[in-house]
Amino acid sequence: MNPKEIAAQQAVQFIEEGMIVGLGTGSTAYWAIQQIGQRVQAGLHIRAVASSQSSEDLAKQAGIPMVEFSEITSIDLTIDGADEVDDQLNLIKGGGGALLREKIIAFHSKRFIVIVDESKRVEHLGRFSLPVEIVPFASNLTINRLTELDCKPQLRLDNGKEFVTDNGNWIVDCKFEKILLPQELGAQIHSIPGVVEHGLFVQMASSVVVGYKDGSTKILSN
Ligand SMILES: O=C(CO)[C@H](O)[C@H](O)COP(=O)(O)O
Repeated sequence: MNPKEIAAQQAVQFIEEGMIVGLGTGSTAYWAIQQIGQRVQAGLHIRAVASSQSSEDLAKQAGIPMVEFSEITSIDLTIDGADEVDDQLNLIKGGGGALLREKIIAFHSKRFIVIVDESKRVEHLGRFSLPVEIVPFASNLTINRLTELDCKPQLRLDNGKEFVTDNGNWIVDCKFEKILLPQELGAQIHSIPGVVEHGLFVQMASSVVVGYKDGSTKILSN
């Protein structure tokens, strides 16, 4: 069985009747959405919010009832993937370009469960380039300032054109050597006007479900 699917299968067991559920984005979150859909078909009553247009489309196809953000005040449980997870359960997210909506949803969630396969575990964040969402206006100036933080920034392209997020912004993928102080780095990135959000999720995950190739899972909690 696919380790992403196994991790998702374990995480969806935490969903209870009546919950408002946050849906992540990406190839691991895909499995969670499919399995939540199956539980809904089997009689579970929940309502969901999605972190991207693509996940909302998948959720609707899976028969999951969606709710407007204007109708809720908090989210009971969110399940989402990640690009990297360190030993303190800090994350890099945004490989799929949905980091802003993902962070908003995670922030307002009572529980934020991250699902990954074993390849995402790292000692220190930074092997994966850190996605940073920026506004297109004066983007070269914003990108120059990111360079000053000792990273190699690369504007994300899609078929030769700027990749555009669901929010109409662009993504810069910033390659750092090693991210030893993610909280501090996040604050420095945030201080640059033009930056909308970055993909460092520091101390946000309630737990991480890791799926392994041998079919086992491990739950990591702080
Ligand atoms: O942050 C994300 C999207 O913005 C994803 O959760 C992250 O990129 C992991 O994706 P995948 O499960 O496909 O490896």
